[in-house]
Amino acid sequence: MHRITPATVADLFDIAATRRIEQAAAAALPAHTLMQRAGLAVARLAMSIAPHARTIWIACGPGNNGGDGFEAAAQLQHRGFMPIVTFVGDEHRLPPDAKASLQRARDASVIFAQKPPAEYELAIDALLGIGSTRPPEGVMAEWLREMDTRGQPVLSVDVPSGLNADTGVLLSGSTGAHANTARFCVTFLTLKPGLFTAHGRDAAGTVWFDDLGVGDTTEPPTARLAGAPKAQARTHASHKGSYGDVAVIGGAPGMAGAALLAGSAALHAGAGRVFVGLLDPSAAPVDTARPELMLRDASALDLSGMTAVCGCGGGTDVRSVLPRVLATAAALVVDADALNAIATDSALQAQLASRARRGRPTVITPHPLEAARLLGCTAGDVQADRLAAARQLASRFGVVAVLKGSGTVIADDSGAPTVLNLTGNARLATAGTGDVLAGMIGAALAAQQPAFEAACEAVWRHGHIADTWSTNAAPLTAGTLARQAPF
Ligand SMILES: NC(=O)C1=CN([C@@H]2O[C@H](COP(=O)(O)OP(=O)(O)OC[C@H]3O[C@@H](n4cnc5c(N)ncnc54)[C@H](OP(=O)(O)O)[C@@H]3O)[C@@H](O)[C@H]2O)[C@@H](O)CC1
Ligand SMILES: Nc1ncnc2c1ncn2[C@@H]1O[C@H](COP(=O)(O)OP(=O)(O)O)[C@@H](O)[C@H]1O
Ligand SMILES: [K+]
Repeated sequence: MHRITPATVADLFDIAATRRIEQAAAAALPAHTLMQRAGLAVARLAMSIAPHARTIWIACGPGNNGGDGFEAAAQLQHRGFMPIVTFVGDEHRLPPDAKASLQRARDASVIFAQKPPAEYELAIDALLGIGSTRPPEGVMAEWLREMDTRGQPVLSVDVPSGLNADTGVLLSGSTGAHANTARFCVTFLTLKPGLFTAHGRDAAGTVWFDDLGVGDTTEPPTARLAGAPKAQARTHASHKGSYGDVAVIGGAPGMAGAALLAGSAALHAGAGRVFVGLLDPSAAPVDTARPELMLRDASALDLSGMTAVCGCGGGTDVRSVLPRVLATAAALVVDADALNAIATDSALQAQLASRARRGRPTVITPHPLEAARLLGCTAGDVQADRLAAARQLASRFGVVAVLKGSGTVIADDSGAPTVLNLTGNARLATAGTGDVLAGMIGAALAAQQPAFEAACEAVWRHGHIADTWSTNAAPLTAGTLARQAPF
């Protein structure tokens, strides 16, 4: 069993693949082996989370997820703990593995109760796993609410109940677990994408993985965790030309800040030279706080040898420069208002898609609403399947698509597994942090990194700054984030 961190490199598998892996493994092992191993893993993790627990409440559901819970109860009882099991379901309709584990719990003299214990130090959620098909209701919903609000740690078995393991959508329609409840999840056989995006990160908390001794699979992964980027050493015999030029195009009247933030991020992330082409004709000719940035009129920049970062604070004015930017930029990051302009203009969409045919690297960085505009759907539709939305954007426009938000998704149209990013947190939920990300990706492209790698690495680093930001430090504004951009 090991803990998943932002540094973890691992394949992710959807429910269908997990079912196939489970079937093949179960067929090769004596009956009930997998569930016994799963239950033991739950018990071990429970003991390490709450070593001094007097009472551990285990809520068991009607399928094999409940079976894992019965098995864990038996194991905890054998080790001198006091598990109290509540069961929702029909004993006679339990699957065979779960039925056997229920018997083992009874044989171990585990206490079964109708209601959750009045006091407990840890709750184990073994209500629903990957077989969850509809929103939990009635007693099940009540117990999940109780776990959410009681303030005691919660350990989810395999998947938090009600979470779609493919998409990270909570079937209960809840907005996520109570933020003050410590959450853990031990997941079996495969890591599932839904644990790491949308509501998955809140619902699962700290994720542990146990392959139940099954080892590697030949199933193709659904997605992957790419881990931490390697530090990029710079050779002595290099100069600013070695790291490329970034040109930020944006900053319509009243919105120069967004373009300057992207420029600052590109600069701190190591771009050789950074130009900021402002769309506001009355903008000041120099940013005295960052004199390294070369401020220009957007229409005066020759982008043919540059990486353009287009759209930050672009307003509606960015529309007029987009045809030239899409046609001439050697490499391109399309963000914010540039994405909104493209969403309403089929000619610009065709131009965006044509860049791939001309071998011009392009990364788009929508948040869910911008993605929805591009796909002609709602932000809710995008959030309902973030991986699918990112892949659709990547294939429709032949670009690398970075779908931002908790568990940022990075997809391209090469057929390579989509990447889910595990850095970042709600400290980034403040205006301008997206502009900083666009600038960081721009710097990586300017340094000639392949687009997919550039996007994955910049997204990881951007989130890592927020993850390692001291709670004692000043608030993490977009400006400070830009200055922390590492290279
Ligand atoms: N077999 C093995 O060796 C191993 C199995 N493993 C474990 O098995 C888990 C998968 O087990 P599973 O397939 O039985 O599905 P599970 O998640 O328990 O739920 C299915 C049941 O719930 C019901 N149900 C669904 N939604 C509901 C709702 N809202 N409210 C109420 N009921 C609802 C559904 O009923 P139905 O939809 O048919 O009416 C069905 O009865 C997996 O996540 C892992 O923990 C691991 O230990 C590895 C080894
Ligand atoms: N709760 C969160 N968890 C992880 N990352 C977040 C969260 N909220 C925001 N972010 C990140 O912050 C950035 C916000 O970008 P965006 O929505 O474009 O903001 P803006 O337009 O103000 O710059 C994205 O990189 C996004 O992934
Ligand atoms: K569960």
